[in-house]
Amino acid sequence: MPIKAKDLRLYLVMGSQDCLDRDPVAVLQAAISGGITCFQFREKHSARNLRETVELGHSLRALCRTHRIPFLVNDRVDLALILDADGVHLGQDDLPVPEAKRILPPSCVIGVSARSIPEARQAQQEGADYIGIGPMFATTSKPDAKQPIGPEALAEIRQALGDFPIVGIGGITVDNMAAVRQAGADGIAVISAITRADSPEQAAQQLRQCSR
Ligand SMILES: Cc1ncc(COP(=O)(O)OP(=O)(O)O)c(N)n1
Ligand SMILES: Cc1nc(C(=O)O)sc1CCOP(=O)(O)O
Ligand SMILES: [Mg+2]
Repeated sequence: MPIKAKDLRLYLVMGSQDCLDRDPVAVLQAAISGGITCFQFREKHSARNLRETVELGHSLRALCRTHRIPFLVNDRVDLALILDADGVHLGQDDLPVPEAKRILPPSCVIGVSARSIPEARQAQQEGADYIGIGPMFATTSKPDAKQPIGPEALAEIRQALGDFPIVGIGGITVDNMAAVRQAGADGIAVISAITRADSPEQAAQQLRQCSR
């Protein structure tokens, strides 16, 4: 089923590396209670081996299924298939969209990272279901993140693409999210604003309230 703009309203991206010493399943449960609308399993640079990653993925996937939250997998199409994910998120250095489409079921959502109008147009033409644009602001969650491009770049991409699902990502907090929405994003994707909050549930609640 294609992803709707409203599913992108508050998109949590997370792996165990983002959860400090907390249980990722408990963090996701709290974020769901707080009102996230989409989840991406991004297990990256963590201490887990592949077997442990699959095990955690099954638990997170089950939670999302119970609460009818779209469950996407970062980077790995093989893991997405194993976990019966609703979709994958692919960056510019990951599997190209046409190759991913050859492997994935037609119902599988494909999100693509873009930081320029040509990248965004290519993703749209190749049949991506949404694009993630970032970093909006400086981020501490992705060591290899590029320079922030700000909501201004998102506004230009929005103008070029017209009505196409767009989410902003990178350094987004409750204090700066309004600029991202005003630039034309259908939603915001966050890691630390939820996973590093004292209360992930309250943080998600606050972000959700501010994204109406
Ligand atoms: C929603 C969303 N947008 C962008 C990204 C970044 O993807 P990518 O550029 O492939 O970087 P990694 O996440 O793989 O480090 C994302 N994951 N989600
Ligand atoms: C996973 C990711 N991708 C980015 C991009 O710019 O494509 S920024 C980023 C990290 C987002 O984490 P936080 O909300 O803690 O800043
Ligand atoms: Mg990637």
